[in-house]
Amino acid sequence: MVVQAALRAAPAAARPVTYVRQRRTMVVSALAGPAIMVNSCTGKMGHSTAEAVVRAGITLVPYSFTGQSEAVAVGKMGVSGIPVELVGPEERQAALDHIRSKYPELIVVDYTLPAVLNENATFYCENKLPFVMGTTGGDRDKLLADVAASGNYAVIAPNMGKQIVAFQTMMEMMAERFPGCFSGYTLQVAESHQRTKVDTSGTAKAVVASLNKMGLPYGEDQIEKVRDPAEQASRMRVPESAIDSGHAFHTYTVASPDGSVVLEFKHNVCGREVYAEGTVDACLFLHRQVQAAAEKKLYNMIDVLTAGAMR
Ligand SMILES: NC(=O)C1=CN([C@@H]2O[C@H](COP(=O)(O)OP(=O)(O)OC[C@H]3O[C@@H](n4cnc5c(N)ncnc54)[C@H](OP(=O)(O)O)[C@@H]3O)[C@@H](O)[C@H]2O)C=CC1
Ligand SMILES: O=C(O)C1=N[C@H](C(=O)O)C[C@H](O)C1
Repeated sequence: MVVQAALRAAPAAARPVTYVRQRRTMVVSALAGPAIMVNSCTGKMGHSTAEAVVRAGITLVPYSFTGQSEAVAVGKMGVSGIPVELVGPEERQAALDHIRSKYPELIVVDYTLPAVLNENATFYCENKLPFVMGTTGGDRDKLLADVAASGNYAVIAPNMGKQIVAFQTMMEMMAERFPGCFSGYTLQVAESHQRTKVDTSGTAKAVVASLNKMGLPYGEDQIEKVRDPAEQASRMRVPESAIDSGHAFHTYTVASPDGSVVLEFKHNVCGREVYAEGTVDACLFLHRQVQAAAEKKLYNMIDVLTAGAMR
């Protein structure tokens, strides 16, 4: 991130070799096997996922689409010692054509922002690019409809962490097995994340949907978003080291009308690694589905977990 900030601050003439110049001189020879491109490596999740790709010994595509629009190529950043070229929106189509010729079994990961995920998904679908969408928020109904209409392969989930996905699955199974089991009870949900998180947690929304089926009427807009660092430390007990660098502390409290019965479901995560590792699993799963020309094309992380595809 520091590298990128320095590059961004540099005048255009001083920036590293542009993508276009590289494309003209590069000798292209296609690589077999999965290759993963992470958009955007400049973000917290993107960077952590790119590192997980390298750790897993999978080819990391040395390009990453970013949101910066002021230049054709906006610089380079290092991921585990690999220089990754940052490509701005205007050049991404040309860049993709080049990248695909070199990495025909390309899988794309999207960890960007709620405001751009629908547009990014459209771009991936138009290009028939299999993708794993970890970005939360945006218009979820449109996202699912667009992917389904395109016939493109994708894994879309608000949470890629295996253990949290297992918890989500358990809540959904409970809802199916015991619909209305909490009728008459009340629900309170608090989720705490680093203050840069703009949307309400997608994971909390998914769990609330299951709790709704258990007889707890509760709107997504009632979910309490805790973003104040002081409150995160004092009330939510988030360790200092995770307050800004990334955390997800969720508490769902279910209570009987007189308060004599209280159930508390809690999942607390510090850091990004658990999601990054799960994202790599999702990519490998999706790659297998594409290679097998699977009939089903749209998946979530419960599908990945159910397939036994998480390491
Ligand atoms: N599914 C899961 O398991 C998890 C999901 N998330 C979700 O992932 C998303 C990202 O989170 P996080 O990494 O913390 O956020 P960050 O703010 O750290 O990163 C977002 C990145 O998106 C980039 N960006 C903005 N616009 C575009 C664009 N048009 N194309 C490509 N890149 C773009 C920004 O780069 P720049 O400004 O340089 O352009 C920035 O680096 C959030 O929605 C979050 O909720 C987070 C954790 C786990
Ligand atoms: O932005 C985050 O940090 C996270 N986002 C996801 C969400 O919105 O649920 C997953 C996890 O909570 C971390």
